[in-house]
Amino acid sequence: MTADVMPPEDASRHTLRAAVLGAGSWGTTFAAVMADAGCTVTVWGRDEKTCRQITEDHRNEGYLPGVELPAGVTATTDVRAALAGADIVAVAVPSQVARRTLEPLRDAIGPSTVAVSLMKGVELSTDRRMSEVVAEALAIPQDRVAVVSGPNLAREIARRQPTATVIASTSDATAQLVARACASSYFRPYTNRDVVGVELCGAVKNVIALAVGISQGRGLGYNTMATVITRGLVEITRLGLALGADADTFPGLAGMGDLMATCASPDSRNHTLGGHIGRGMSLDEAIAATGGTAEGVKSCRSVLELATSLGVEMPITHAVVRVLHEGLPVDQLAPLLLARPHKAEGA
Ligand SMILES: NC(=O)C1=CN([C@@H]2O[C@H](COP(=O)(O)OP(=O)(O)OC[C@H]3O[C@@H](n4cnc5c(N)ncnc54)[C@H](OP(=O)(O)O)[C@@H]3O)[C@@H](O)[C@H]2O)C=CC1
Ligand SMILES: O=C(CO)COP(=O)(O)O
Repeated sequence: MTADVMPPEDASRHTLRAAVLGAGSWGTTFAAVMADAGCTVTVWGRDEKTCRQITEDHRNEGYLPGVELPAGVTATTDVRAALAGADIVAVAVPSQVARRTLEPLRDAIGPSTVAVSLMKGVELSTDRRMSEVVAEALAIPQDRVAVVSGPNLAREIARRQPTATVIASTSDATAQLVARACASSYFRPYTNRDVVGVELCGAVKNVIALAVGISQGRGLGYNTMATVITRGLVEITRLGLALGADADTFPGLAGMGDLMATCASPDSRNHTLGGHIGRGMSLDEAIAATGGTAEGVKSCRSVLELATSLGVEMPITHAVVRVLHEGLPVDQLAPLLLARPHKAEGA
């Protein structure tokens, strides 16, 4: 297979050191993005063979087949070695294991190290957003945490296809540091102070992508897809506003942008997994057939719980929970959504 070469760009622009926790598709890709932006990057992974392949062969064939990584990316199974001297630590493990991955590392984080959540989920049992989990687990203030979210399918970015993203933080300085660490000719960050909105968009679009996948797996067409995406954005917005998010976030890159990418791309694990369910697989079969982390499978329950606690109606999310976790036959999903009482579009 021919490798897609990712040569370093202007490595002289700054000398930031970054660690990435998680050697999966997004962790490895974001490490490559930061290396291309001039950072020295060490990835932590739990698999020795993957780490050796990243460091010695500049590849991660298990997660990014055919991609050549920049020489500025190395990997180790020694998490403390990865974190040593890091200005930035980016976290790209599945959301549900983030807390237990980070808690033992409190004393390994420097006093001014900035933590970046690359994750798009909501923690089960606490209903916390990932930036909250990261800050709590590492015992650092929110102003040292940033979130990266947008239309950012790893496999496209690993091939240096252009895209933009949103870096959200309550601190402008933190957001700007992270933006500097990842800006390159193919990756354009925009900063945003609306952490709540940016994170919710990233987590809930996975649930909507599951619904789109299910409908496509049932053989339904573009009208259905557009309806689910559009009404999906309405329910994301409703929940976000109830949590104090900024209305401008939802039509932006982290909102509509990511929703479109995930609901349209065959590379999306959430979309793909939904397709398997729509075609009749059980949840376990669909998880195995998809591979990788499809965050919406678990986060749909925490999102629904959050919405219920706030009195926010999220019919698509509710229907996905019922199909995935409560045994609702998949062919009942559309009738369930369509039979709801009439309402005005803006209501
Ligand atoms: N892929 C993408 O396009 C994007 C993903 N994201 C988000 O990034 C996050 C990570 O996703 P992604 O990289 O795609 O996932 P992958 O499934 O590709 O990789 C997951 C990584 O986490 C590790 N991991 C799995 N379970 C555990 C565990 N129990 N403890 C510690 N490490 C574990 C895996 O290690 P091992 O290989 O040893 O199993 C692997 O390195 C998710 O929240 C996702 O929503 C956000 C934007 C884009
Ligand atoms: O978040 C993503 C793109 O921005 C990746 O989507 P999946 O997790 O569904 O692959």
